Amino acid sequence: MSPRPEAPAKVTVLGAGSWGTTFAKVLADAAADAGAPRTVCLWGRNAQAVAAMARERRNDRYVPEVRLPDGLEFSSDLAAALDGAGLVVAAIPAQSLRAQLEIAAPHLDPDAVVLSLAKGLESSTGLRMTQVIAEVLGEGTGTTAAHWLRRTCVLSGPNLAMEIAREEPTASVVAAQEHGTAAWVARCCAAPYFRPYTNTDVVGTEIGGLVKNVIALCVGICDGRGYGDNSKASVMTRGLAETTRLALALGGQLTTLSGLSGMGDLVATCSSSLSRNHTAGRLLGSGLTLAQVQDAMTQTAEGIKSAPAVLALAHRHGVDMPITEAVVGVLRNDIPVQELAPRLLGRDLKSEGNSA
Ligand SMILES: NC(=O)C1=CN([C@@H]2O[C@H](COP(=O)(O)OP(=O)(O)OC[C@H]3O[C@@H](n4cnc5c(N)ncnc54)[C@H](O)[C@@H]3O)[C@@H](O)[C@H]2O)C=CC1
Ligand SMILES: O=C(CO)COP(=O)(O)O
Repeated sequence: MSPRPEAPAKVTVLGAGSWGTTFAKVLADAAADAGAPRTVCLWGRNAQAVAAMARERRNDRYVPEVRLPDGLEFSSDLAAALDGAGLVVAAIPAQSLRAQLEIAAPHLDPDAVVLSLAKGLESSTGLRMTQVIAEVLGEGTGTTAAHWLRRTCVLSGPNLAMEIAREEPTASVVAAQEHGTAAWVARCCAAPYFRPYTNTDVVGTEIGGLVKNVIALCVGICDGRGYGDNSKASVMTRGLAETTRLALALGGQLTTLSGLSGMGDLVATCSSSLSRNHTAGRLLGSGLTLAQVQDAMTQTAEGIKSAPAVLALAHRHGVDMPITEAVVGVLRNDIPVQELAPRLLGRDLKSEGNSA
């Protein structure tokens, strides 16, 4: 990759939901803390909502009662928002990212670095978000997917947006093919309350972040059924085991899965009532149908759409993922929630150390 200047003069966040808005605040606070003369722009597709954010310096729909930094700019004009951006942050849900990036691509500087915040698999292709980004931008900017794979990073970790918006101390991981790129991005988002680590395991980092949403659905179902902490800890631990099997089969590293984007995110998401995936699971466990749960949710629970794609990916790589399989069964209405536990516990006994 060509050398980059010490810091980008402009960073643009695409997507003004809970995480996009919160991460834009992190970036603006990071720039202010570093004394960096950097423009941080938050782009949202809803012009009215963006105008209200700019006027009130709040995003009450997604991060209520949080004042957004004075340094943060807002835009609903995609071309203007991307003009001059050296770092572009994609905070759009997994199933919508491709379509939005196709529109954005002609406005992107081919030398920009892209940071993915989404935790999901594209259900139509089974691709991870960094793969989708590279594919779309390779075509849309007249370059190649390989060009963008070198420039595309992922940030993942125990990062419940609302806690970070309230400036509660949090760590995370930026992963990129090249360490220098991850470190460059980490410097842009290191704020007094937000500490990004780095690694070069893009696959492991993405798999940890997206599969934990499926495991959180299962832990939520346990909650909805009224099961206690033993059940939830059992699902989390065995959930991490199957997540790790998948990550390793795809070329990820064990240390990543025991780190912030693996165990860290799993613990946060499965333990928190702030988690949308945990909430969706709890509603399913309490007897609501999937359609009723989806009606009740006002924010994205990525695990619902990603779970079948995770299972298909696991099958393609010969990886056994019994918890994911059971969750998919519940989502497809093939397994009643009361059958989930007997089904998982009734499997053949095996050694805990047996990775198969
Ligand atoms: N909220 C959180 O605590 C965290 C979320 N994430 C991930 O971040 C991603 C985004 O999630 P959230 O911001 O939480 O979701 P959200 O449901 O709070 O907001 C989604 C936002 O994306 C926008 N959007 C949807 N489709 C769009 C499109 N085609 N073009 C432009 N904008 C579009 C919506 O208008 C909304 O502003 C997800 O993959 C999620 O797993 C990751 C870490 C933390
Ligand atoms: O990814 C998250 C925390 O790290 C957010 O989880 P939910 O999408 O379940 O709210």
